[in-house]
Amino acid sequence: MKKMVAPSLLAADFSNLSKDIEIVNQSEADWFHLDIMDGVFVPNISFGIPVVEAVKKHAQKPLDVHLMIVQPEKYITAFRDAGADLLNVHYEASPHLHRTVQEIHNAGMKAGVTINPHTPVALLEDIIEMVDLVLIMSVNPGFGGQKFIEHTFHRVEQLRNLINKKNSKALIEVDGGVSTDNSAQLYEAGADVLVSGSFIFKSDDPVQTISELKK
Ligand SMILES: O=C(CO)[C@H](O)[C@H](O)COP(=O)(O)O
Repeated sequence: MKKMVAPSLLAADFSNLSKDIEIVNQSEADWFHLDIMDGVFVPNISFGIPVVEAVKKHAQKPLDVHLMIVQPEKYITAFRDAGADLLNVHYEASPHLHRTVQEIHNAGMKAGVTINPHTPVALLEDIIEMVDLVLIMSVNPGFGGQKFIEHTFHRVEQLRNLINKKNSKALIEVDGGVSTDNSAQLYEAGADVLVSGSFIFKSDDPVQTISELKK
């Protein structure tokens, strides 16, 4: 497994975002994770395209953008132009997922598919060879600072088995309630990338916390 970390800016200080971006730049983090919420697909609104553009100006690492929005296919080129390197769309919001993944690739980005905690991993069987990443939500999406759902370990193992069976190159990413209480077990179950927000940005030393999450 790769043991990558993608700090979620949802937990950053929005009144001083460039300071937290610099912390991630200086750390061992691999990507920036940006959570886009529309108040329809999830019961919360976060930030949108202008903030992604602003982050891109300062970020020295790839932008992993997680769209928690309805009709994500409408905004593929807009997020590409804003600076997304990897675009994650929800399985549950994408009735034409195969086409949407193709369009993300055609726009020049890596394509990720995200599944909510109740969505069976097996539903990815016919798309897994096409995608660059699967994001398993380990909380119900919409808010930072929630409790990690323990059943996630089993879901990561199921996904690892599916990826191996299909000879897919997809990375496994996990998001929600991630901390050093579960990071080692997640990597052991087969995760490649861990997203973490509150645990990093509410800690006394975020750079050190990021290093600890990679162990
Ligand atoms: O996608 C998200 C919420 O929908 C956040 O990225 C996720 O919850 C990370 O926050 P935390 O580490 O604080 O749980």
